[in-house]
Amino acid sequence: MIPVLSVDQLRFAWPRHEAPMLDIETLSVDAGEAVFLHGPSGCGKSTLLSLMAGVLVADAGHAKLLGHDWGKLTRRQRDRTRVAHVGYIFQQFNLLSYLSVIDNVLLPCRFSPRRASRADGTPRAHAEQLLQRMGLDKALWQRPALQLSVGQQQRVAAARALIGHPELVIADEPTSALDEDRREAFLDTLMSACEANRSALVFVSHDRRIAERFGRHVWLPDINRAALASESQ
Ligand SMILES: Nc1ncnc2c1ncn2[C@@H]1O[C@H](COP(=O)(O)OP(=O)(O)OP(=O)(O)O)[C@@H](O)[C@H]1O
Repeated sequence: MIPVLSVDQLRFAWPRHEAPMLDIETLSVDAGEAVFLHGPSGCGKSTLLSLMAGVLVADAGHAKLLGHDWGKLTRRQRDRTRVAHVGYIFQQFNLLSYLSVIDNVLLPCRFSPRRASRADGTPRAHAEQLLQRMGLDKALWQRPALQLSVGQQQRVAAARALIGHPELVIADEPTSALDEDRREAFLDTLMSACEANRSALVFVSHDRRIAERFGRHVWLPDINRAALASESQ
């Protein structure tokens, strides 16, 4: 079976940086797997997530989604592939501030007929279901995203990532602004939605309490200090 995500001999350096930022021999994530990715600040976790989602392209080696090599696609093809198959909760959320909460959640279905066709019921019904499960009061749904608190925006970003059941869900420190109760409810919703749909989940966090909820842990070292990503099951 083709993994949802596979990384092979991947190297990446930011422009004007001589040494590679990332140098990963191999990493593969199957459908239904939930992976906790952790490592020291600045080691390249967010960079790796961007490579996994085709936002960035590797300098050498391969990052593949469902067997398709991101490096062989044009920027336009990458954008289309990402919206069709990947739900991405960015560290800075990347909500469109002038759009309403519900329209932000609906965006992947607007850009991808595939995401729209995979929604539970209509896209709007699925958006409403996810916002409810994320504990966002109905009174907020028509408000512009910029009027929400940081923790509320984080939950809108998660609902947008989950709508239309993408094969891969990427979450970059998605609970940093949530209190303990909200964090647990958020994780319950995110993980049960991924499990129910057999979406692969790659989750980055510095929070060790969250690590316990994941069956698979991948440690990304700072390669100035160590050579390769190691893994502890
Ligand atoms: N757009 C960019 N241009 C140049 N360098 C960048 C860019 N984005 C990140 N970097 C550099 O790449 C390195 C890794 O950054 P990245 O955000 O991937 O680390 P991280 O492990 O996610 O960090 P943290 O845990 O603090 O969020 C850092 O040294 C950072 O300065």
